[in-house]
Amino acid sequence: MLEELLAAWIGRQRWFGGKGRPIDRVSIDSDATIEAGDPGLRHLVVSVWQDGTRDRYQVLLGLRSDLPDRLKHALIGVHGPYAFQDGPSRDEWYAYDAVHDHELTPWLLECMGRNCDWGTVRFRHLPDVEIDTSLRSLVLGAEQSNTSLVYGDTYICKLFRRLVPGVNPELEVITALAERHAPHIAQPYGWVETDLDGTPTTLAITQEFLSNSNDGWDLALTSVRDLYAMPFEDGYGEPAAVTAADAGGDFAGESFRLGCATARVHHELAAAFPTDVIEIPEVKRMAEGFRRRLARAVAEVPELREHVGTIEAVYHRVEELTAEVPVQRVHGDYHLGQVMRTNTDWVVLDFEGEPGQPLSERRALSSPLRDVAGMLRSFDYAARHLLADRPDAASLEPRAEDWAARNRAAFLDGYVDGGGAISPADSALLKAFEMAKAVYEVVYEARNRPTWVGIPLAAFRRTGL
Ligand SMILES: Nc1ncnc2c1ncn2[C@@H]1O[C@H](COP(=O)(O)OP(=O)(O)O)[C@@H](O)[C@H]1O
Ligand SMILES: O=P(O)(O)O[C@H]1O[C@H](CO)[C@@H](O[C@H]2O[C@H](CO)[C@@H](O)[C@H](O)[C@H]2O)[C@H](O)[C@H]1O
Repeated sequence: MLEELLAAWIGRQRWFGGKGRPIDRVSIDSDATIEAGDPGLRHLVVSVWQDGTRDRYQVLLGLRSDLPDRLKHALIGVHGPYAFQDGPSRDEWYAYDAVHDHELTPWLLECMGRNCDWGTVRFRHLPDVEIDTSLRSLVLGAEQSNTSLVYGDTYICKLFRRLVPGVNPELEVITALAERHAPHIAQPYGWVETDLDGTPTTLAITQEFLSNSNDGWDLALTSVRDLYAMPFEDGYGEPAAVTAADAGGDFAGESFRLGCATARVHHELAAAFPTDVIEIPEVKRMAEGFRRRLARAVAEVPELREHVGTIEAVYHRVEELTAEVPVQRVHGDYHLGQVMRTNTDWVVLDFEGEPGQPLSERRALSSPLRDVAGMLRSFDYAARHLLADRPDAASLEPRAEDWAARNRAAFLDGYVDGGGAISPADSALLKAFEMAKAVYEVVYEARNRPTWVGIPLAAFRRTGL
């Protein structure tokens, strides 16, 4: 039975979120035929039942009477008799993960281009865009919780694997910004949706693929690497006073431009979506929210406990704020891995908010300082990540400090230059957001990359982060 094949296969997939817990069963919630042929393509929404819990995933199911070698790695299993409506019928089909089949994946573009409805699955394109359906796809190497297909060097189609009911904030934001012809975003082309529990739910988004570009994290690390490679002595055997400004790969110009781009994106978000202000009594209550998250984090990662005093002191200053706080839609999980440097510009990706948070929280209005704080933390990460495992880490510490300080300052200068508002009165809130982000990172690293947990933890040991 197909359900049994899926149950044996899904637990081994990189994007499967319930690893480590046995799968009791898989059931098929919806099954839409997109192409009735050989190869054939079906879209499935499946429920995975584990220990009384249920999670939903989407699967693009390919069916072939004969499976070529290039698709063997994608095999789900041998499917019994199946007859496509108005299509081929066979006693035995090879069922496989169709994202890897470049003969089938053009159907996704084709259907978006034609605004098709197949069963409960709706394919849509944005008004005034032409979709080139002739391009061949490849699955992007860095497959994580989603699967991204790159078509030629033109489109990237991100398929959300684990489904939660609701419109994905990324789709909501980039379509609204594209409508305004906002700069610094990747042009959206189309999307796929269905209804889950009666709620329109995003299944996939297709947008411009930024070819010939690098993400900010890789670029920043190149700069840090260059700084750390500079000799400790000058040509006369004297200690060399190396600063981040001297490094050939100085990043401060890019950090400044990234700050400008960030301010511009915030400006566009404020124009495209409603804005509000948090009045003073509510501002005081923001500290309670920070504290609740801290308490949950300490319960999960006990190493945080020794830093609670430092963190609380920063949160306490939020209670003393005397000005209301403007709020708007923000990125929500802003860091160097979410920005790409193209030949001409910085582009911001992934307006999805923090993974793992409920949709309502990811869409909630917040202070743009939260994004600013996220990026400031990222400069700290970039500087410190390369210190791990180095025997000379202690002697490089001043360079790390200097690199982070230089790029953080350049980013802030760029943000203000680009029209972003940061007043001296904002410093307490900015620090609190930085603390809150570092607390989030400790939990994120403890769960996902335990060897990295020292990076955010070290932030609490330095005064003022
Ligand atoms: N529009 C795009 N153009 C080029 N590369 C992209 C684009 N969108 C994403 N990527 C690449 O895919 C990586 C992961 O994308 P992302 O959407 O941020 O996935 P995740 O949500 O899993 O972090 C990015 O770091 C980037 O390298
Ligand atoms: O990109 P995602 O939406 O999946 O964000 C999550 O993963 C990020 C790591 O990939 C994590 O970011 C943290 O590590 C980055 C370096 O890998 C660093 O640049 C960020 O500053 C740091 O927060 C992010 O927090 C998490 O939500």
